[in-house]
Amino acid sequence: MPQTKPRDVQVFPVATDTRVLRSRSWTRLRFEIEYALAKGTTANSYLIEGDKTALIDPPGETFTQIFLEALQQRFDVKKLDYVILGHVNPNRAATLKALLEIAPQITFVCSNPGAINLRGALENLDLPILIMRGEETLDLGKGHYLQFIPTPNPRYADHLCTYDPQTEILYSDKLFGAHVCGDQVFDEGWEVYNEHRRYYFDCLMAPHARQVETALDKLADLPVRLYATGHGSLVRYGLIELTKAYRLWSQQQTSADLTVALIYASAYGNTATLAQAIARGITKAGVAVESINCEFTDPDEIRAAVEKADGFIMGSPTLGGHAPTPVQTALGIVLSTATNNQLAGVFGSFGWSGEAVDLIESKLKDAGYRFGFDTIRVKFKPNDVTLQLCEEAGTDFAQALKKAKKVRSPSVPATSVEQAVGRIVGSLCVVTAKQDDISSAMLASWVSQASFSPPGLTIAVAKERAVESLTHSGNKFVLNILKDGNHIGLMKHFLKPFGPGQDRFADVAAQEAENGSPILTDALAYLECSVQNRMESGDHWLVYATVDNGKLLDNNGVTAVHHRKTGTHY
Ligand SMILES: Cc1cc2nc3c(=O)[nH]c(=O)nc-3n(C[C@H](O)[C@H](O)[C@H](O)COP(=O)(O)O)c2cc1C
Repeated sequence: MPQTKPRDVQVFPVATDTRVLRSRSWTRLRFEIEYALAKGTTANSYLIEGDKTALIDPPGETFTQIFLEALQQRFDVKKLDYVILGHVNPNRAATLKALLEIAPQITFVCSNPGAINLRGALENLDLPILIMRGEETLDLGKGHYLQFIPTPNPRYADHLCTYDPQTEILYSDKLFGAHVCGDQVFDEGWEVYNEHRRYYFDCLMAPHARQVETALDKLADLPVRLYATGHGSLVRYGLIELTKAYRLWSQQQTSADLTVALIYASAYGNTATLAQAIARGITKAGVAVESINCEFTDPDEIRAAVEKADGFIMGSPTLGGHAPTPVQTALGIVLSTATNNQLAGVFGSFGWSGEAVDLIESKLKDAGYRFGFDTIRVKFKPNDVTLQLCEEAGTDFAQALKKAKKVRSPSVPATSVEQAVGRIVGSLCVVTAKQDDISSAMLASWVSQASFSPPGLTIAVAKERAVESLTHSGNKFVLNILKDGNHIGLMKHFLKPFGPGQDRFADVAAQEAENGSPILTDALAYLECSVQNRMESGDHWLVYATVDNGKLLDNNGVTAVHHRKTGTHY
């Protein structure tokens, strides 16, 4: 079982004078939406040995010791000249301090915002730092004449890519990564990573797609043969396809009809984690997010984003009984800029009193804005349950916007083609899923057997469904096939709107399947399933799952079948 493997560091040569050191965590790292696929991750560092040596992106503190051991075995760390940082994560401070103890001569290399963060993280204002603004280069000798490309975004304002023309490697840090842990250093057979790479993009990149497009433009002219990513397998075989996909996925965001400005600040990362989950919920419903960390964003930019958005959501921690000053400034901008037909939302993490969220909520309510979800208050760090609530609140917000914008068109009779498509019938079923503390369900009729051996089926899940997040490869669920005659009650129950985080199984007769998901006791039959893979099919995911177990609960019943007038509705 991979989950029980201990953390380790995998070292591998990747090009002339160049090695990767992959610090591997096999289990889910943190309660952050980007790790929800629970496939572990790798923190990739790189060592380039020219006449001078450079270490790129050493890992966080849980790896400090084993990383340094792995490094020492291959290289005399005392001779290290440079440490290059694609972004500065305070979590790396322990490793950086340990490196400095062994090699006090190290010069750091990072972007200008990175230098500010680094001096703070290492509590040393005199740290030798080479600041890379875009024009500067660093010659390590032996042809490793490094170039640097600042690629900032609201989440990583200090993000910096490094390019080595000698090896044609782009050290892309957060760009092009995936949170998946394994033995594969490169991405041969890269299509197996499609789902992870897409999910990683959706969580980390989609909320700042505009900045991703700018980064892609800046990188477009470099002849690159390998993306040396910060996480997951290195991108060699699927490089062209992934680059094209990043362009396409970003364009889908920047050209969306509706946009939400998601404005927040976060001193310790908790409010930022909530923001990411809300953003994920919005983008999965097909509405774009312009993510704004107001600590690093100029007031004019905030104003412009609010002006062009269809809705805005504000998030803040409470510090010393107040909202941080950048949030107060942003609130002033919002109040003077947003019109009353823009939808509003408020969220934040707090410790004990939570005045910041109360203040923002009351000011927005007094100003007459309508809210797209009930204000979200989370004590300290979010967990799985609060993240699910945030994601569902984001989706509700997006759906409310879509509903408000929908121009009521006179009802047009269904075309002959639509009526014909409507003659495809499916069994009425309820998909139920429970993983740890989170659960969800959905009524499904686009269900079909797909294989005999192994027994398998497909279910089409709309991208914006809450249960979608529980139907990734490796996830388990139960397909409850409803019985003709008693299906109406269950159908009505699962069709009604549920609030964010609301328990869909309250007042429903259910028992637990072997895979942990609820079996509806009034169903005709049930199947316990494991998701094998899924295919993007327009506005749905087509989920292919194999059947592990199942039972007919009523020998005499027949399957409830859903007859439709047109193929444009379920
Ligand atoms: C210096 C400091 C002051 C704080 N003051 C308050 C406070 O007055 N009221 C409160 O509810 N929480 C307070 N907290 C707790 C934070 O709001 C809480 O840690 C929150 O998760 C921080 O969110 P963030 O990670 O997004 O910055 C304080 C925390 C610190 C470190």
